[in-house]
Amino acid sequence: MENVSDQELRRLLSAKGHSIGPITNTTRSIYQKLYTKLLEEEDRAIEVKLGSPIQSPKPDPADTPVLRNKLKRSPLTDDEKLSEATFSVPEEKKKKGIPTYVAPSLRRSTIERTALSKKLAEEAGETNPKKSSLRVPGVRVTETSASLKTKIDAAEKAETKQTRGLSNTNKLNVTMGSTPGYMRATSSTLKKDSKKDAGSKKTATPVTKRDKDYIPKVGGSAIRKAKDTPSAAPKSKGGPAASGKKKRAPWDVKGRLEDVTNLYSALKVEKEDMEEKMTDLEADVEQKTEDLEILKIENDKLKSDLTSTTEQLSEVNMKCHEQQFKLDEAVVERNEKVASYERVKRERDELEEDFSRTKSKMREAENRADDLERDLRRANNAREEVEENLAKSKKHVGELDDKIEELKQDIEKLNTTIANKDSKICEIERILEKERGEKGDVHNVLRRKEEHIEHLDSKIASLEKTIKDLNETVAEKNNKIDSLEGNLSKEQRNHRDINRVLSDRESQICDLDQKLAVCTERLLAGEKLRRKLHNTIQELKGNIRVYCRVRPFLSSEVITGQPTHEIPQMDFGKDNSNITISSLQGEKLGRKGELLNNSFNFDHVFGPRHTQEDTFAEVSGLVQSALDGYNVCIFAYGQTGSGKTHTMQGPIDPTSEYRGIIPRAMEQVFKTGEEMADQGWNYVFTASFLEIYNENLHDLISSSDSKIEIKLVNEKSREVEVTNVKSIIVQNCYDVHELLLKANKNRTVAATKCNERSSRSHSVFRLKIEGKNTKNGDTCVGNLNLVDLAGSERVAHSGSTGQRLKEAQAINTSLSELGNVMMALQEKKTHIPYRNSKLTYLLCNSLGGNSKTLMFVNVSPLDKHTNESINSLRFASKVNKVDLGTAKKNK
Ligand SMILES: Nc1ncnc2c1ncn2[C@@H]1O[C@H](COP(=O)(O)OP(=O)(O)OP(=O)(O)O)[C@@H](O)[C@H]1O
Repeated sequence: MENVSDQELRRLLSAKGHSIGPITNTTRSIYQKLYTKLLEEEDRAIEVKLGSPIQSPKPDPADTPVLRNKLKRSPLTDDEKLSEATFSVPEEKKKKGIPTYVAPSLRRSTIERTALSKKLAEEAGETNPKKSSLRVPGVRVTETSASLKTKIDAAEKAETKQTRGLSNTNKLNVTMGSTPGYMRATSSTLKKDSKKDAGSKKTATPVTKRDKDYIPKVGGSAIRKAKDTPSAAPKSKGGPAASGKKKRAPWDVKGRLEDVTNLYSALKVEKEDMEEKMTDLEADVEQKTEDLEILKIENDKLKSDLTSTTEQLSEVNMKCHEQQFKLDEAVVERNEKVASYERVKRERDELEEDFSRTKSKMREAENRADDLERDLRRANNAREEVEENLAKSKKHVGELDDKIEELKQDIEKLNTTIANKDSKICEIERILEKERGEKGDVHNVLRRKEEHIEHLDSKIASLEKTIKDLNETVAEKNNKIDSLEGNLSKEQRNHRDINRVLSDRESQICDLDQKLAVCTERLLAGEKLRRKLHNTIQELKGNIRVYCRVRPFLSSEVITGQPTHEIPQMDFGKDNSNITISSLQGEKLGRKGELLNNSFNFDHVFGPRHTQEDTFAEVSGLVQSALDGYNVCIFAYGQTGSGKTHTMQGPIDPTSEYRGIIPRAMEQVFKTGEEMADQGWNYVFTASFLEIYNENLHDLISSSDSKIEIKLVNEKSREVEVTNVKSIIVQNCYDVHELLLKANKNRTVAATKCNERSSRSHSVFRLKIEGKNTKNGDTCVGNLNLVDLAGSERVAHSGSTGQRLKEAQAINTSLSELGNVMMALQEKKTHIPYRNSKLTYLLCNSLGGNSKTLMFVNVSPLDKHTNESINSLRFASKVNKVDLGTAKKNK
């Protein structure tokens, strides 16, 4: 349907009786759907009627069910039916590109078919009357060649009889003019029928023709003429009565009788034909009724289709509304975006304005800077001017000095003049005295002279004052210049000193840097050497070491007054490497047993007096090894209550002097990490805490229920990965304290007869140490495993039953597997059964090969535990014999 143009779609739907509105993008698909649906229904109708499915689903828009139903009524031969099933594409449709199928006979309209059949019938009649029974597809031809033949034969017979009658005497006096009324009536009826049939599109039937040919068939010539020359048949129209060709003599009774007989037989044939026609008409009516039914059904279907299409249309309308709504929203959004764009633009403009303002301010500042520079230049010029003025002033002072000298000379001159004048005055006074009274004006002159002298005196005084002031100013300026010059030279001296000191310092720094580089190199080399030596010492001590630790009596275990540190049945050697434990052997009812001394040697034996600090001092070397990139495993083995947890963990309080190996080891790693930072080492410490209970792993620092599994990551290095376990990066002792508190809460503890809070599980504290040296690029990865094993006592002794018994069995199994691994390592077997228990599998890379292992065998001081203690010590001494080979550093 995609190829159908809008115009074509409109035309096709209109052909189906649908009036359609404007075709838009939205409505086009609906119209196309509607049209496709109509075509599908028509196909179905065709399939039903033809009784076989149509191969191609493409319908012909020109085809209609009504037309097909009409066509179906036509009796078809087998060949025609075959041709009906043949599909072809008409040329005009091919040109238009409309995909369709064509059933030509089905599509041919009734009119076309009738016209065709008429033509064929006429052709057949003209060329060969005997072929008038030729069947045209879809055309009902009522006369067959057999019936025509019968009629012709009958006519010939009648002619023969007529001829015979003519030779005989006229027995019957029948004239054509006296043809009975019914005969005439029949003849006229036939004529009417003939006319009617000729007007009808279905009336190319030989019935009319036959009527035309037979009714006038009174004489054999007429019949022969009809038979031999069919074109002559219309000439006999109207029959013998109308044509008046042959008139029998009134005496020709026989002839008349024959005519009547012929007429009778012709009427009989006609009657049969009429009956046949009637039957056809009835069938036609029936078919029409059926068509009407089908049309009604189709009408109903179309109505329902119309309803569904209307619904679809309303849905489409709804969708259109929705789309419109969305469009509106989009428009609003777009407007908002435009507004925001405008806002952003405005802001941008404002920013640009700000920017330009800032730029102009910058320019102003630059201008100001230029001004200041200019001012500075001016100031310098002014300074130079001042200096020049100063020089000028000095010069002026010199000039003034000269003037003062001149004035002094003038004064002296004036004084001499005054003296002269005085003498003159005296003379004049004498003269005046002489002439006093004579000349009064002389007094005035004198007074004026005196006034002039006074004036000159005041002038001299003011000049002297000015000179004095100028002298003072010059002196002041000179002082200032002197002090400034002094300061300047002082500053210059200082500057020179500072420069000297600075260059000294720089050369010193250079020297120090060189020395520092040498020192750092030496330090790194020394650190490497230290590690190597440390490792050598550790190797010399043995990569698997066993320490024995006997705890003191607890206050609840001693009888008042008894010392807690004295254990009668035990003896500790002087070199802290031996323990002898005496036990009674063969003691039975009524018979005293023998006292046997069981002596054991270990790498170190800690007695009841040894403190936690003493114990850790012997362990810290291994902790350092872990920091240096080795796998280290320290585990505590012993019966319940022997002091394993005390040794490994101790009280949770981080300040307690009884804190155990875990907190102390962590303190050491953090401290060393800080110290090593100076040498370029950066460490990351990642901790996890696991528990193995009844051969199941539990995370002690996470409440997650996810199943924890051990996976072997590297077969060669036996590196294992524990899935679904929480790892926390710890940076200080506070982090570790939090972690231990959490783990302590989660740890599975159960009361047994042996110990009030006996741990029935193994706990494994793991610390991964990753180090990287930023100075030389060295890296190292170490693992520190600190394991507190569950009680090793025999099940029978614990008196456990049920769940407790199961727990004890799981513990015993895992511990015996630990023993088996140790034994296999000792015997240097190719297969070490690490996987036999969760404990050995988890610790597989810390037991043997690339690892350093330390086992604490914890022993109870109680006499009643002697046998269990001896068992533990035996197991430990077996382990002590194991040679793990040389440990390798992880990089
Ligand atoms: N060296 C010691 N000095 C003083 N007290 C100790 C020493 N060793 C153990 N204790 C005390 O003995 C008791 C039992 O010790 P601990 O709980 O460590 O035994 P355990 O072997 O870990 O037992 P369990 O197998 O049930 O965990 C504790 O109260 C602990 O404080």
